[in-house]
Amino acid sequence: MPDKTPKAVDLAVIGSGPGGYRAAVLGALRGLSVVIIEKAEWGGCCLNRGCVPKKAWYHTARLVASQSRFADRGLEGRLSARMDQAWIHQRSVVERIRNSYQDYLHHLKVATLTGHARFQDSHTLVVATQDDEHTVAARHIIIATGAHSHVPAPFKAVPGRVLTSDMLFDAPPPPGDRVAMIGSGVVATEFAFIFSQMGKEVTWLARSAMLRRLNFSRPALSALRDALSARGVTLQSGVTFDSVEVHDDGVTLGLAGDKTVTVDWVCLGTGRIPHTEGLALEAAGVETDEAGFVRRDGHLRTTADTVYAIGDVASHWMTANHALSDATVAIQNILTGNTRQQDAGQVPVVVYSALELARLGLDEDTAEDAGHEPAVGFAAFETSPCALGQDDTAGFVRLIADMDTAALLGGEITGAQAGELIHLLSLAPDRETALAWIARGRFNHPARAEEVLNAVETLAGKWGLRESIFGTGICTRG
Ligand SMILES: Cc1cc2nc3c(=O)[nH]c(=O)nc-3n(C[C@H](O)[C@H](O)[C@H](O)COP(=O)(O)OP(=O)(O)OC[C@H]3O[C@@H](n4cnc5c(N)ncnc54)[C@H](O)[C@@H]3O)c2cc1C
Ligand SMILES: NC(=O)c1ccc[n+]([C@@H]2O[C@H](COP(=O)([O-])OP(=O)(O)OC[C@H]3O[C@@H](n4cnc5c(N)ncnc54)[C@H](O)[C@@H]3O)[C@@H](O)[C@H]2O)c1
Repeated sequence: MPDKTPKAVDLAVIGSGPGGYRAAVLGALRGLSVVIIEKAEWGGCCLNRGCVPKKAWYHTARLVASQSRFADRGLEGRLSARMDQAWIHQRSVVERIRNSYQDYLHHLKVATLTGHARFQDSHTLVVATQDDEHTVAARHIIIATGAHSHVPAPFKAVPGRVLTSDMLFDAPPPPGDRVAMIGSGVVATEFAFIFSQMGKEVTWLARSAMLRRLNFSRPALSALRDALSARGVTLQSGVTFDSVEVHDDGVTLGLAGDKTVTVDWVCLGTGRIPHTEGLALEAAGVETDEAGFVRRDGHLRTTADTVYAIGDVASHWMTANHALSDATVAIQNILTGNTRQQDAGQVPVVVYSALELARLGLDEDTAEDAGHEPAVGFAAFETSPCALGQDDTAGFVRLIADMDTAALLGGEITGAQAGELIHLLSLAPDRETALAWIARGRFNHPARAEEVLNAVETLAGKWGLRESIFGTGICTRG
């Protein structure tokens, strides 16, 4: 064991993705002695093969896409992106962030150990490093081991030809512009757009409809479909894959009905599987469910009292946002004896594609199912002074409130910067007072965020929620 690694700690964290990293940082900031163990690249999926490099590419894709509005503004010239250079660029971004993460852990005196962790019992981990095996005892252990790509038959991962999203970032992109994007979840919806703006000819094929799992409203999905098709990107859903033949010139996909599609390479966005291999969970009494996720209660505690599970390994949401929020909840519960329940539905979900879609909480249907009478507040960016000045007026804000209590039940924001604007909803002090909190807020003008305020005001005006939102001081004319 490296000299600085203690043999006994308050908290041991397995995995250094957003969940594990955040748990280690928060634990240390709040006075716990912490060790964090990572078997591969520090930073996990999110930093090395997920959110961070994807967001760098997404920005490039947005820049390229924005040129459709150049002429009206008197801008001249043509932008095109080179994917090989974009790959080098994301690498440098990732490396910079990885270094800063590691520096911060050292600054906080978090012990770091590179190796594969497994349970000996519910208080003890055995860590196999490159040269040795070490035992670490901990009062509490957090499992944050993430997930890995799912490759369904008849696909097989083949470097340079049939790539999972992990492989996309592990080696420079393969040559060839004809790309088949497989799947209709978040990965496929984001990369179909990104590839299209990087000069690829994208054939997008999937079994099911776009983003079926994520409860976005019909208007949001329809706005995204319109934005994608304006870029020439269309999903062919209802596709069954019979065969995949890799040959010298590319890949031929055999589809049901004797159809074939030949491309230079294929990218799979076909889901992720929780990563528990080699952890020896049974030695600690930690159970998994039928889908392989670690079982946990509302406090994020596993079936072993001293062990918590956070992020992709335990949550079907599988977003960094959920992993980060889980870390906050787990650390709070470790320090206070399980006082905080996780409410995963209130964590924002964001899709970065031809349009950004962001949402949290309940939609109208789930609100009704939960016994609420939902009221909808709406504002569109088409009249936003900021959006008009940016020539980027697609999208809207939709807020779902409870007619009786004016509590904010959920919200959806579609359009440029939706992933930033959703913070106005997720940061509100509580659901009950969120609308009044926004109505009292101080806004910059002109800004896209003003449309959130406008949506709150439509709830006040149209649905008779004036008093709950504005408080006293309402003038009632007879
Ligand atoms: C292409 C792509 C784009 C994405 N974009 C976004 C986005 O924009 N926004 C968003 O919110 N989410 C995004 N996600 C999802 C996000 O990356 C994950 O939800 C997030 O990384 C999960 O974090 P985690 O901490 O649970 O696990 P991970 O980030 O997967 O980290 C787990 C770590 O544990 C380590 N580990 C596993 N087993 C052991 C062991 N036995 N011993 C030691 N270490 C171990 C692994 O090596 C890994 O480093 C994206 C995912 C993909 C694939
Ligand atoms: N912005 C974000 O927050 C973000 C971005 C990317 C990924 N992620 C997360 O990463 C995880 C993985 O994303 P994803 O899009 O790969 O998964 P997903 O579960 O969202 O979608 C999986 C897709 O694969 C298809 N599929 C599964 N098995 C198949 C089979 N046998 N044949 C044909 N198609 C099949 C499904 O129909 C679906 O379209 C998700 O949980 C997602 O939340 C989040």
